[in-house]
Amino acid sequence: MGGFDAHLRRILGNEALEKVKKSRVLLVGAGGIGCELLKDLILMNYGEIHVADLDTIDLSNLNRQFLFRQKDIKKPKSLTAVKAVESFNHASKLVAYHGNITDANTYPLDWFCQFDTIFNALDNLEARVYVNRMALFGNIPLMESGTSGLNGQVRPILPYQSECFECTPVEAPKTFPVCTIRSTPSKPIHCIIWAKNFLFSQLFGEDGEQEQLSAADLDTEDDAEVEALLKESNELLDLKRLIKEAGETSNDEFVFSIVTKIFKEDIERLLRIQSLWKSGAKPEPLDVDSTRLQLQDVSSDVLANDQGVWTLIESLYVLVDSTKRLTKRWASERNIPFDKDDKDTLDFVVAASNLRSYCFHIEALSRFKLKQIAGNIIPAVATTNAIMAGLSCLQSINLLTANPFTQLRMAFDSNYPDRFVVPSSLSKPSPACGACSLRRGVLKLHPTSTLGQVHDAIVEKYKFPDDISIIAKSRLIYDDDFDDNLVRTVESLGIGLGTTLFVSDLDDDFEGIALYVTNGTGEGNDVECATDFELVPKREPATADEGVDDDFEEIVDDDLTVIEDRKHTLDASEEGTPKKVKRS
Ligand SMILES: Nc1ncnc2c1ncn2[C@@H]1O[C@H](COP(=O)(O)OP(=O)(O)OP(=O)(O)O)[C@@H](O)[C@H]1O
Ligand SMILES: [Zn+2]
Repeated sequence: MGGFDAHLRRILGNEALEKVKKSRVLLVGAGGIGCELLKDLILMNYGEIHVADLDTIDLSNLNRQFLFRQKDIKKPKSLTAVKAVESFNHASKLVAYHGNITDANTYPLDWFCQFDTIFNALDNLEARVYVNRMALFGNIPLMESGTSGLNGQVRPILPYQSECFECTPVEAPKTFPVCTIRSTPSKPIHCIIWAKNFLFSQLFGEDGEQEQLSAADLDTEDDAEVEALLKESNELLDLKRLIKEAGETSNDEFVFSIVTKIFKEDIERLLRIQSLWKSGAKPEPLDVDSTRLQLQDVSSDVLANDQGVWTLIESLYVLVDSTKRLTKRWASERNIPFDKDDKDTLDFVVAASNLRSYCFHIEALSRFKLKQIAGNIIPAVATTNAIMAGLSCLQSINLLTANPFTQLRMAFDSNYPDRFVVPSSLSKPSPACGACSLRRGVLKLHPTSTLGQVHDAIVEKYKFPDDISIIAKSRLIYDDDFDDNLVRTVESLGIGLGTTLFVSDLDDDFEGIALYVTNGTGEGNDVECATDFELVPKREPATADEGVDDDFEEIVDDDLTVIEDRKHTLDASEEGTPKKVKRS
């Protein structure tokens, strides 16, 4: 028996603890949040904890995935995590799976359905969406969590009762107008995007893949600016030719032709467009001749300087050096993608970005800092993972109460200095949600069942009007005017384990339904609709925001306020709306 029983009994009470001990839960992901969650779930005495992860352990995981050690590198995360907690003197039964959770053959819906609760500790959108759909099909509560640096959130999902993972749109990555990037940068990020997405890919990307800009792409009404930018692009194609011709030679001249065009002539051209510089400082073209003369004073040690900010001359030195390295490589590789861990590509982007920053009077950055931005690296913070995992686990207790919808709380990181997380009541599902506005269920069939049997079973079980349409794999396989398939077996129609059938009535009186196909268990060809629910009459077309209850809880719950200065409790009006950002 585990050693935590007495404490837990005092905290949770007899009834809740007994339920926890009987619960079988799935933990998806044994990374940063997953390791924390596994420990928490064990400390809570969950009866069975099944852990799935597709990955093996990397050196870079060790700083925060505390169940892993150096000797574990290259071993599967799930198996290693389960082994690591053996010494915890726990009572939970632990099962590990090394595999991809989205593999329907290995982990079909039936497999998901054995669990009382699913805990997500994932790092990507695709897997999160997949598990969300499985939770909807199986009507299984899902504790979704995610962190990004110091930000984090926990979102309990009660299928069809509360917002699902897909009810709120995922935040689109930040974008900038082309003219800001190309003509009037004002921040380091503008120069980094220019160096990485424009200059680098134009020069070292695949031949013929170069961006052909049209006036419409440029987001500016200024004719002179459009003309300048189009000319700049055409000339860049000429520079690409220089790189091709230079090939294996170590001649510096072609590099200075590139530098002169990009950091002198293009900027002089922009300066001639008066309208761009009415407000704000004018850029300064690079004095290539004089800076070139100073290059001899630069030591090659600069190439090893990761943390310091390179001077203008040092940046030019690294640009010349990395351009020569990349040009040599291009002769054989013919396409060099930017990779933050490829030193040649990183050096080029850091040097080019910083040189542009110097020309536009913008702060230059160290290679270390710039690598994080260019590589979209947000450092994972062990504490944030621990807090969010803890909240996810604590909140899961509310699933065992009589009315989880009112008891459960989401948790979001807060913008306030004296409070780390804020809670929020669950919102109702969005009627516009493509995932949960459809009722979802399980359809059990055999390869030899006919589509006619499927049709009859669905109409009978869900009391559909006779006129329905059935779509599988984006193909209409049945409707009133197209009944040829009724006599065919599902196997011959390509319907099998993991296929989703979308069913709707032709009069559009009811919301459509989605049925996940699993293998039938009974004798013969029987088709069984295994999930009970009633059809929902069609609602008025909804907007994306409709149904999302923004009336967040104004009072801070004790169990969610992890770091709170109680002497300075925020007034509800000060609190603002918790962020509803999904991370991928
Ligand atoms: N489809 C999937 N099936 C199973 N496990 C998955 C799937 N997708 C992602 N995972 C796992 O989810 C975990 C997420 O953990 P985490 O965010 O800490 O990522 P990481 O890869 O360990 O670290 P980082 O990305 O920060 O280097 C990873 O261990 C990853 O292997
Ligand atoms: Zn939804």
